[in-house]
Amino acid sequence: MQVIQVRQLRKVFGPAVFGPASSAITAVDELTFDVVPGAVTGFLGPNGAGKTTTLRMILGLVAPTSGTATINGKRYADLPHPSGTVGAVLDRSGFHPARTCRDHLRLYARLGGYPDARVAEVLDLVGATSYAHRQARGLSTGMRQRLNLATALLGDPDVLLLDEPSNGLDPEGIAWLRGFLRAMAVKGRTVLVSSHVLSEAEQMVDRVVIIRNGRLVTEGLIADVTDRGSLEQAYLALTGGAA
Ligand SMILES: Nc1ncnc2c1ncn2[C@@H]1O[C@H](COP(=O)(O)OP(=O)(O)OP(=O)(O)O)[C@@H](O)[C@H]1O
Repeated sequence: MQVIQVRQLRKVFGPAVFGPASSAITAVDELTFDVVPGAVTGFLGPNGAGKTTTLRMILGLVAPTSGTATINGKRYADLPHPSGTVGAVLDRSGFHPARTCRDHLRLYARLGGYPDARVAEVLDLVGATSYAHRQARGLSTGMRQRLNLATALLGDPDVLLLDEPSNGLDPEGIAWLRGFLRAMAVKGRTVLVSSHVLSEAEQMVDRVVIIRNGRLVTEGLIADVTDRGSLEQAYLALTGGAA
């Protein structure tokens, strides 16, 4: 079963009401790809390629200009239990500065209808138990990343969508993330991770969907796409040398 299906997805921003028509930006352009369960899929492309806009359309946060994005055959808004189906980390700023990690998670557990006991479980899953008592304002970027991930995991979702999850992580954190995502995939979960750092993504993913200027460049198993070279070499060859 193809859990995430993106079909001819397109997003044009603008033009501004009084601006010239040329100010319209085509962020995503006739994009079609699948994300399958049991694998970590890297959603790759340079800055401004349209990765975040695509993830936001999959999550129903941005309305497509045309095309569809579905999860288990349904648009996100039509899923019966959205937070129990999809866990997403899109930005890193959703914390009240004075709230502790544990209280932040308790609040989101309550909002999602999950038992309080789930808070300790997700703290443990992401390795954040030791700083659960600390206020969000004092957390490092890597600690915030883990807390975001813990929040996304509250509903034990089958699908994980993570936008640049290795941003701000130290090498130890990146190694941990790699192991964590791998374990999720082994359990049959569907994992889509965006990144513009190809060397890092290469270590972390089984499949890739590469986009540029909002359009699909290629998708497939990383071994097939790279054909024994590095992902960076394959990417440069596929995009005519423009990274
Ligand atoms: N709300 C918006 N209004 C206008 N343009 C936007 C908006 N959101 C994104 N864009 C534009 O759409 C294009 C794609 O942006 P997007 O953030 O999806 O790229 P990205 O691949 O996630 O980039 P990065 O790796 O830098 O995060 C860019 O040209 C961006 O400026």
